[in-house]
Amino acid sequence: MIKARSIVKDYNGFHALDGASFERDDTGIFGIIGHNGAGKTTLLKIMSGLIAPTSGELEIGGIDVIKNPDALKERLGYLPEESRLYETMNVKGYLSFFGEIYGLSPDKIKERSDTLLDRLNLDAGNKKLGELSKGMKRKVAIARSLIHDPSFLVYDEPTSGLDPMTSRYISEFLMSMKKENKKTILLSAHNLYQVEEVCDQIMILQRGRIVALGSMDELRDEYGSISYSVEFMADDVKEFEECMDHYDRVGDVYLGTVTDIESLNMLTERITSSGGRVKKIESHYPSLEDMLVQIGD
Ligand SMILES: Nc1ncnc2c1ncn2[C@@H]1O[C@H](COP(=O)(O)OP(=O)(O)OP(=O)(O)O)[C@@H](O)[C@H]1O
Repeated sequence: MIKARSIVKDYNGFHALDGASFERDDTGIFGIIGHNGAGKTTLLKIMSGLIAPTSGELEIGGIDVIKNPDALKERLGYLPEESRLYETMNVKGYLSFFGEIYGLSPDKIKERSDTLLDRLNLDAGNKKLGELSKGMKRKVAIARSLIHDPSFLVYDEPTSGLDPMTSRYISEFLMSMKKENKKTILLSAHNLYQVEEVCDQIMILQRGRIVALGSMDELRDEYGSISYSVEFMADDVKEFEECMDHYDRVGDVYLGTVTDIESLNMLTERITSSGGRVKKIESHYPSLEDMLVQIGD
């Protein structure tokens, strides 16, 4: 269970977090989104025990993270927004170095490194970290965060700046870890499509405050409304234009939008009764991007 109560973080009087309170089961993938400067990194660092809040209470899996941040370390895999890797080390040397810090035996380090590099599809040979591509470096940082097999992962922008293929690979990797290893994953991302796809729960932060929290379905219920687009042909659109929120014409075809099912039924009935023809109806669910735009910054 994650329990956060009235978390405030001030930087010289500026509220980076302004009383964040929430409770969640510590299972699944939990995404934190919000505009630049909303407080995502600050919240992730507090939840990792890396910085202390100015005030508030935080308990993760029975650990009081504020009073006893060190108790979380063994269970925590933290991926910062930008990881500084030791440029002159090779991948295996780097993972061994961190494995030793966590007190793993050489055999265990080898087993964990081999598994992780295989799962992440990362074969860097003997290249030095400074010679790797951005995507490979991100995978190394992810492997490092997992070397001690932690159960609680905090990932700040795991796929930022990566190409779509590598991002997709990492998304799938996160989903498989959740499923197979029952890990709890907390992540922040600007890639809203990725958040929609992988996260079970989503928090929207706005200027240090939580403005929404729930599953994608719950957020849609609260912030979005479904809309329907109707592609049709008709001789005289004036007869039913009041049924639509708006419409456009492209050649012989009209594209009308309505936002409730009654209007949709009325529109299709009037199109057909006036001799027109409905070609296609599509429903559109609001995306996280639509919601963020609606919430504003
Ligand atoms: N060490 C610091 N000293 C002063 N202000 C800080 C510090 N760290 C963060 N802030 C401020 O706190 C606010 C929240 O920053 P934070 O990095 O948590 O936002 P974010 O949502 O992660 O942003 P981004 O999406 O751009 O990474 C910002 O206004 C930032 O300037």
